[in-house]
Amino acid sequence: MSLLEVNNVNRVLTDNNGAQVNVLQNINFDVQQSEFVSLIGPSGCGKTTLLRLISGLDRPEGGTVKVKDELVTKPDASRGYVFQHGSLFPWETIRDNIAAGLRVTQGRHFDKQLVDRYIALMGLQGFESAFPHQVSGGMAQRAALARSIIMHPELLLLDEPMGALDAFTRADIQNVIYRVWQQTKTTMILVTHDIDEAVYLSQRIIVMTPRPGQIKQIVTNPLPYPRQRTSDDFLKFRQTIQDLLDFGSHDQLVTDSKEKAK
Ligand SMILES: Nc1ncnc2c1ncn2[C@@H]1O[C@H](COP(=O)(O)OP(=O)(O)OP(=O)(O)O)[C@@H](O)[C@H]1O
Repeated sequence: MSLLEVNNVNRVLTDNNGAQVNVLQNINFDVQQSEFVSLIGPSGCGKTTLLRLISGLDRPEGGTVKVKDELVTKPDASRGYVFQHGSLFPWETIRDNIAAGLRVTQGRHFDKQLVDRYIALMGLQGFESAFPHQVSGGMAQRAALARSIIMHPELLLLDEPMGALDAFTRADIQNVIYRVWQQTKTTMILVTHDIDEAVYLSQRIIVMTPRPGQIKQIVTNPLPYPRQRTSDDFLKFRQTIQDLLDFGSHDQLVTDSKEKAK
């Protein structure tokens, strides 16, 4: 049995002019336990919309999302969600942010040693008492990851967690995510615009196209871990994904120009 099953999912939303928009159309895929899968595609193809359906924040107009054969109907602590901007509580220290979920589930006597272990795992020693605005964007994202991972979610949903970071910090957080995935074997689904990131981390890449948001192709990554970003095989596979995305945008450009010509 797959951990996650997305079957014939459609999402219809109303735009500012009151028109119905098919944001997602006929989405089908499975994710296995401990798998790392990326969703990649141009802006507006519905990646975040899909992640929100998997988390249970929203419900699809058609089709089903199931985790362990159970219909997803609302958010659940077994599914962690990390946002682009981490969304740490600004009034709490890094330590308190990381412990936030544990305080809810375990109460005042939560496992403080576990918090220490995650502070160490994320390389945040020395910054435990700092507030989010006093640490770098990369450190804040490490803390946000720790806050989710410490709850041992069976599925971790990562919504462009590196999107707002500079290239150097991005690579650093990618390595943190890779290490955490290797050590915990948590199933992860990553939304990204970044082909290198998807190729570096994922076992399978779901390439999406916009208007309506659809799956163009699901590609298995043949590269063994750990991956070398500059190896010939890496660059070759990267090009495969690039070609799929370029083809999509070419289609889109042709459609756009036809629409303009009308
Ligand atoms: N609440 C909403 N009401 C109406 N339309 C929406 C709503 N939320 C999203 N959309 C539209 O749905 C489409 C998909 O949005 P979504 O944010 O899922 O795309 P995305 O692939 O994650 O984009 P990006 O990479 O820019 O974050 C977009 O065209 C967006 O304008």
